[in-house]
Amino acid sequence: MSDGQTVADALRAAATRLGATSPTPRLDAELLMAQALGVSRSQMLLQRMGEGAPAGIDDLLDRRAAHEPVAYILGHQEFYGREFRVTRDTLIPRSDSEAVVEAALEAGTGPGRVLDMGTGTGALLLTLLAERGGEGVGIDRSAAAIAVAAENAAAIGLSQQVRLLTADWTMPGWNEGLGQFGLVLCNPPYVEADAELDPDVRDFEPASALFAGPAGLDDYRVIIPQLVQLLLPGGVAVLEIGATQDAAVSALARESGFAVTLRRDLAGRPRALVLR
Ligand SMILES: C[S@@+](CC[C@H](N)C(=O)[O-])C[C@H]1O[C@@H](n2cnc3c(N)ncnc32)[C@H](O)[C@@H]1O
Repeated sequence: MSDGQTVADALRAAATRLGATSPTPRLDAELLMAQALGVSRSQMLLQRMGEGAPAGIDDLLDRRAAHEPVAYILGHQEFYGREFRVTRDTLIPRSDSEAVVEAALEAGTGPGRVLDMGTGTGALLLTLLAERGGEGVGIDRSAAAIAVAAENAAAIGLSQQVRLLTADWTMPGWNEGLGQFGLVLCNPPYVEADAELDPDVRDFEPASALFAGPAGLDDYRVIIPQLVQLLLPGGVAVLEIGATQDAAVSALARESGFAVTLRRDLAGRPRALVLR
């Protein structure tokens, strides 16, 4: 605790410090300060401003200044209005991916089971089931990610509605015994192998959740032909895509016999494809 310093002073100093590495220094400083105080951000802003900087804040700021994402420091990230536990084994759910959930909710495939391929924290599957009911299966090749998804399912009260399995869609027979689904969601790795990423992403998020060959299309090439057998007649798949991948992924989907609709995110960028 710094002598004579209020939380407001400490916040200003922290935001200045993070200005060099973070695009959102004030927000990051508030979240980390609240974590160090053991209160919510709004409680801190309303009630704790007279206190000094809390013990432990310097360690948290050091981590953020070294580009570690706030979500990994806090251990959670909000997605579609719910908190999801995240670890270095899981991609941090992005607000961009809410377009996948929106598209799936609008697709209206009824109560048929849902499959989420590459579930990570379970954010897409668990949000969809929390919003519309039903049951689902989430798979990921990372057993550590599946363990995090199971924690999230329990926290949201959906453990009985989901099966979470370690499986790799590049392995023959990975879906044996899983049956068919009314809806398949997938936010696969889609970053080009030589893409220049922000250090927050490049140095901290799992490479296996990001990269998919020279054009970022390797996983779509494997997944899309499999959808033909994974979907029930009349079923729908919603795939997240990179902002420049609309034409290439749509072409792959048409080759497999699907009709394709593009979904844009709130900023107007291509973000998801709906395959029927
Ligand atoms: C882009 S992340 C998406 C995570 C989560 N669905 C989300 O939207 O936040 C891709 C996920 O696919 C998983 N994955 C990558 N290759 C896979 C494969 N061959 N089989 C199964 N899962 C895979 C990664 O471990 C990672 O969790």
